Amino acid sequence: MSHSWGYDSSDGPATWAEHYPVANGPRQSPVNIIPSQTQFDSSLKPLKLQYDPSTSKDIMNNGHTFQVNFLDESDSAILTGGPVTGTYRLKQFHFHWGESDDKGSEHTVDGIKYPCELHLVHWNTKYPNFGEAVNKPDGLAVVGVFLKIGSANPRLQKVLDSFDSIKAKGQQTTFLNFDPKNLLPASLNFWTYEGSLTTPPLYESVTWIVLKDPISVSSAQMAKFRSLLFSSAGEQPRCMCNNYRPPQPIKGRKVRSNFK
Ligand SMILES: CCCCCCc1ccc(S(N)(=O)=O)cc1
Ligand SMILES: [Zn+2]
Repeated sequence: MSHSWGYDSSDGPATWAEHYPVANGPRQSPVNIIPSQTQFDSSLKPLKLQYDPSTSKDIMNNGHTFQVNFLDESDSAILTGGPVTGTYRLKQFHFHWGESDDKGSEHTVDGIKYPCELHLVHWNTKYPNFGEAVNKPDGLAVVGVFLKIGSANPRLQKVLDSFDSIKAKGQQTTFLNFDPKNLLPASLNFWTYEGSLTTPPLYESVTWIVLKDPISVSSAQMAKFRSLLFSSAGEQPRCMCNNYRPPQPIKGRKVRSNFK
């Protein structure tokens, strides 16, 4: 039975090493990205994201975040190029956010926190399935997208409209024909480094691909994220927010960019 963890002082990031000692490992995520210390790598290929929108399945509240799950039995929503070799299949996307607009992202840039960060989770098809890939050093590729406060983002609307049906932990509902490409900024300029899952079990299995440009979200839309609950129906309601791990030590790792 996997140990229960959360984001409070009693079960949050500062306590995770007790049950998940890899929390103090050599390639933990997230990290603070310092652009002046990143290295342009001309050998990095353009990032290719090919998402067939018909592969979205459902949206669920898993008690830590909400996520949209995809059919991953075929190469219909894939990531190729960028820093990876081979083909990675989209499994799910989810978000991390704060209780206020001044924090919430996991990665930071020159110490700057964004109010929210989107993660598109892909697994390496050299392995038979996500469960086999999730703990391998080249098992996952996660695309991180920052959300910045600005005008309301109409492309988030379908996600926000589903929140009433997934307010509490364990609730899920059908979520068809959603194209995650619509959640990407115009530019696919990225930073990349070798890291980990940012939640337990914190496996060091992620090639991180963090997009430089944010997408917009309004303050009112962020307030809707905070209407979700960590708690199950019938329990004392606990606001789902501050579900982010702070930056971890870089431990000598190089962060590369595909742009100057
Ligand atoms: C044995 C099952 C492990 C499921 C791990 C699921 C997971 C996927 C992505 C991320 S994140 N925030 O690094 O993108 C965290 C956790
Ligand atoms: Zn995440």
